[in-house]
Amino acid sequence: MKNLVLVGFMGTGKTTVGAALAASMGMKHTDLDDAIVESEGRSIPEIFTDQGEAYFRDVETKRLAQLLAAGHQVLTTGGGAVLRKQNVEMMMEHGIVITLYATEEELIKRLENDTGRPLLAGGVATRVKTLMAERAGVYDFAPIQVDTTGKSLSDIVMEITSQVVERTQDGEQ
Ligand SMILES: Nc1ncnc2c1ncn2[C@@H]1O[C@H](COP(=O)(O)OP(=O)(O)O)[C@@H](O)[C@H]1O
Ligand SMILES: O=C(O)C1=C[C@@H](OP(=O)(O)O)[C@@H](O)[C@H](O)C1
Ligand SMILES: [Mg+2]
Repeated sequence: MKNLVLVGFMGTGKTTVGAALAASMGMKHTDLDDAIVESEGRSIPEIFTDQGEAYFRDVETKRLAQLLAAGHQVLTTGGGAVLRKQNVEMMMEHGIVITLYATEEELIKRLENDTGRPLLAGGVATRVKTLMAERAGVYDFAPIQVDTTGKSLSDIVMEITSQVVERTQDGEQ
């Protein structure tokens, strides 16, 4: 089985769903942001403040390549990991990519009290709206697309699992 790679805008539930999906499929779960925090020894906001977004994106690409090469795991990415074409190509080559999405309203509700996402600093609702517009279409490349709005974790995991099984039976591995 290839890696299962979860992509999507901030707050769509990648990290939460990935852990539940991995547990239900008996696979290892690695979150790319967590792996970066561990190897850098600092939080995501600290990395952005100390060294800037460009530095974070370079580390993100390097760690993504290493984790994809390890294989057979559920890999949850950060919302900006698809912004580099090279990252998207690696994900498509080494994994089955699944996009999670949710309505703008739902994302604002989920993220309104968040302080761990530096790109939302200065006003969650405004930043979500601006970034969603800037990133329109960037998550559309994935063959599996799952709407998480108003759905429970177990329903989302079931929906992903059945779509992955369907694709695997169709000849993808
Ligand atoms: N299906 C869901 N319904 C309601 N809230 C959710 C759902 N999935 C995740 N959340 C909540 O949304 C927030 C962001 O989830 P997270 O897994 O960190 O998203 P991501 O990794 O995509 O940024 C968390 O507070 C999480 O508990
Ligand atoms: O969308 C983005 O650019 C980012 C999303 C975050 O991950 P989540 O999507 O898990 O919140 C994290 O990688 C960083 O704050 C940047
Ligand atoms: Mg996450």
